[in-house]
Amino acid sequence: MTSTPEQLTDRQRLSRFWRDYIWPQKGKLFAAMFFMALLAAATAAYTWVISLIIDQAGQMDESPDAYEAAKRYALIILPVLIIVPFVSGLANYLQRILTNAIALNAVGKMQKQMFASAHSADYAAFSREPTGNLISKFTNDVTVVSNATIRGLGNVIKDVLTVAFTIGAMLWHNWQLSLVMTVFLLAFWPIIAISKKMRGNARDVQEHVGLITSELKESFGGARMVKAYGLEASEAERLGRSFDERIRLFLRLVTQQARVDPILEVLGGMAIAGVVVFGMYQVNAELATAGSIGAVLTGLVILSPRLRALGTLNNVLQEGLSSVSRIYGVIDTRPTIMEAPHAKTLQKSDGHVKLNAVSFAYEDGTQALRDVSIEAKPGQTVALVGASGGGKSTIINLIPRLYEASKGSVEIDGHDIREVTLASLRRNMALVSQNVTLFDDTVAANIGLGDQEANLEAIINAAKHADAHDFISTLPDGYDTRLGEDGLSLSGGQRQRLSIARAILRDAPIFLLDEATSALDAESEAKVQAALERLEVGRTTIVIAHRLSTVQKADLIYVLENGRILESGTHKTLSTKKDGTYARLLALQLRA
Ligand SMILES: Nc1ncnc2c1ncn2[C@@H]1O[C@H](COP(=O)(O)OP(=O)(O)OP(=O)(O)O)[C@@H](O)[C@H]1O
Repeated sequence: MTSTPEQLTDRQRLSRFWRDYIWPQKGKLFAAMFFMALLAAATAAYTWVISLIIDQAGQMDESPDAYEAAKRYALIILPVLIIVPFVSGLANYLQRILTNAIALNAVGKMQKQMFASAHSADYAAFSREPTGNLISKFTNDVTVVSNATIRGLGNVIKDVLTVAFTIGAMLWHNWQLSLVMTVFLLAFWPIIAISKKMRGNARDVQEHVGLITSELKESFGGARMVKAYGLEASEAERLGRSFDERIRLFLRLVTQQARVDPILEVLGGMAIAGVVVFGMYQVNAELATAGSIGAVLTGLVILSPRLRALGTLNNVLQEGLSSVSRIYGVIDTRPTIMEAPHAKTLQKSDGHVKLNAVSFAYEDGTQALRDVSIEAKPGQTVALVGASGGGKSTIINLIPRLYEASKGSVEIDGHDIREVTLASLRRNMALVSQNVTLFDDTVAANIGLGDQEANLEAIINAAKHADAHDFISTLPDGYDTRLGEDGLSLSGGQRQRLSIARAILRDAPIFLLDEATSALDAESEAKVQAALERLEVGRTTIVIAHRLSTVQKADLIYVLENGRILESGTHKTLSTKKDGTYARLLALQLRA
């Protein structure tokens, strides 16, 4: 239903990420690079600070006047000790803000593109992927990408420069001694080997986070069922298993990460020991000053964390790239239900709906409709009835082109719906479903979704027609009352009436109704029914009717089973038909 993007290699993904999200911020990037270079130079300058401190201290012994010597020492050392940390601190502060801004802007842009793509994707995409998984891409994956960007920019520019400047400084101070420290570089190899192993494990951790998000969403979303069926303990056990799995995956990753430090420490210790022994020899043989030994040791201390970070950089980038790839998966998803290149605008429809020999199969191959032909003339009420799984909801989804018929056609006023724009097609319809969707916004805003240009007066008018005005008036802030997530504080009937008000406000000529099966009390049901009848006046209505009592007034009834139309007619003709399915269903419901 929706085309998925082709697989990119790591290098292609990285260059695309760079081109789309980092390079457009080149101003910030160059500024960050400048401050990183300054920071690297200031850090390498510490080798001079240490060498100066040691060598000056050595010379002090030769001066007879201790006070004069201390003053001279202070005059030389203090300005250096103030300037170097100041430059380093300021450069660090600015580069950090800039790299964070670059990373945040990059993922902000990704989130916006992902959201736009996710919503323009085919409706089928939402039933294919658990919502929690999708949400996790907006929260967890973008955080991973943001951290990897900050780390990547910092390591690749700042740390590489710092390493280069520091090695240069060390060679300048004492090149023979600096060569001894090459032992230290050997530490790279085992770290790289470990990094490779960590990569796969990091991916497992990421994927598991998506799974947990899905499970949590499902569990909290179904809180009512969980409580009603006393499933708290089994839910706790189910989620508990996921949390335990997370611990196992994380521990496996951390165990590998933890190997890096001891290896570095041992190799670092060896390098320092080598420097000290060789340095002592140089000083004794008067081949070098004590200050230059201090400078090389300082260089080692500076290099150690940077080299380590560079050694594990690959991991972080891999982790980031695997998240980038999941994000691209959403961004690059192209809907297959698209407008024809010269799609016309469907003007206000007369409400003539026709399905011509429509067949439809879901992605998993379930054949939901076979050769279904249905007609609703302007202003008629057409009811779809039949056993569960017969294909009623599928028909309702085909009319606004949420799904595309695989055979046959759907027509509105004689226009094939594939030939008109999606926006104009859907503008001609209002959908009231048994699952009322309410957003965490005011009552007025929730009704206003029916027509985003409507003013408050029109909204109140719609609410009055839907018999919702009275209960809205008793809410603490009336139409300005916030409903909270999914409007859970309202009763089933009240929620239904808000969704009817929304449909009334839409004032669309075609009304698609998936009648509520959830039991409302008699009074509530009567109100909802009356509101629906008012809504149906002057519109073509296609209703999925679960209770046959509500379809008696329909102009035409279609009885569906296993994706086929078994019979059609009015209540009167069908109920008297001998051995008819409708007559049988009617008898069953009357008996219940
Ligand atoms: N997203 C989907 N993916 C795969 N199969 C689906 C999907 N939605 C529905 N089906 C299948 O398609 C067939 C028709 O389903 P549909 O929901 O249209 O029936 P229905 O008559 O509306 O049923 P009900 O009265 O229970 O709502 C069923 O076999 C159902 O299992």
